[in-house]
Amino acid sequence: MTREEAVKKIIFALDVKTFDEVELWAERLTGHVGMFKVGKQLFTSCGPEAVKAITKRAGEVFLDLKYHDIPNTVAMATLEAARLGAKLSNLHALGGYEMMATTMEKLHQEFPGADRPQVLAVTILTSSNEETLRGVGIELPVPEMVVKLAQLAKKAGVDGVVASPQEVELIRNACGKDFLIVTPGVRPAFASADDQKRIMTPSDAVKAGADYLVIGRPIAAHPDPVAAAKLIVEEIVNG
Ligand SMILES: O=C(O)c1cc(=O)[nH]c(=O)n1[C@@H]1O[C@H](COP(=O)(O)O)[C@@H](O)[C@H]1O
Repeated sequence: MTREEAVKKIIFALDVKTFDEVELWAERLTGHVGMFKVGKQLFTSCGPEAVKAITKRAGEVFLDLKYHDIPNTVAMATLEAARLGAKLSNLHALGGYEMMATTMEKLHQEFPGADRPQVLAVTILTSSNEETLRGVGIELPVPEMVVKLAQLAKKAGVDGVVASPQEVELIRNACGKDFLIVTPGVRPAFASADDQKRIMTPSDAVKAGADYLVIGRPIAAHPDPVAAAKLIVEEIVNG
């Protein structure tokens, strides 16, 4: 894999709260990561302007608001994310088949072209383990639950899933090569696990078949964030 291909795989989690920080990180990391993820913290503090600030700099955005609501509400929110210019947005697969299928149907109606914005279904969060699932009444083992949700998302026409790198191979086998797999819970050897429970290194995640890796704190909390991003790219290329 070339350096350019490895850079394109990295989505930087822009988990910050001000426009100044958005500008700072966009300036620092453009060319070292392929996309910026705007999540709940930044969107709650700065709103859609945060997405516009990045797209104005020609950066691509994954709008990570993990919608989970009645089908019409999720479909309408996803349309707004797409109109805003987000290349990727997401919803919770646990919202069910109708919620996902309705969303994809509306998206196809408004964006009939092949290059339409894409939607990912979050399976089981990378901060969850068996104990977390038991606590909310889910008795299936994590990998089985993840594959079940990925297959449901695929059947509903969703473009791909967000899952731990540990489940990539299982999802790939169950859902095929064209199904997007985006993996947070990525931790290079130099970083701490933080609140992530199902983790893997960047090169192992790519080797397993992940299309994109979402990485935040291993870059953001490093004393030299650009060096951290370069190390991750190097690890992927060498892996
Ligand atoms: O949808 C996500 O992006 C997501 C899903 C998931 O299962 N786990 C997960 O960590 N994320 C997001 O991915 C990012 C991971 O950040 P770091 O743990 O700092 O690398 C955070 O912004 C999370 O909100």
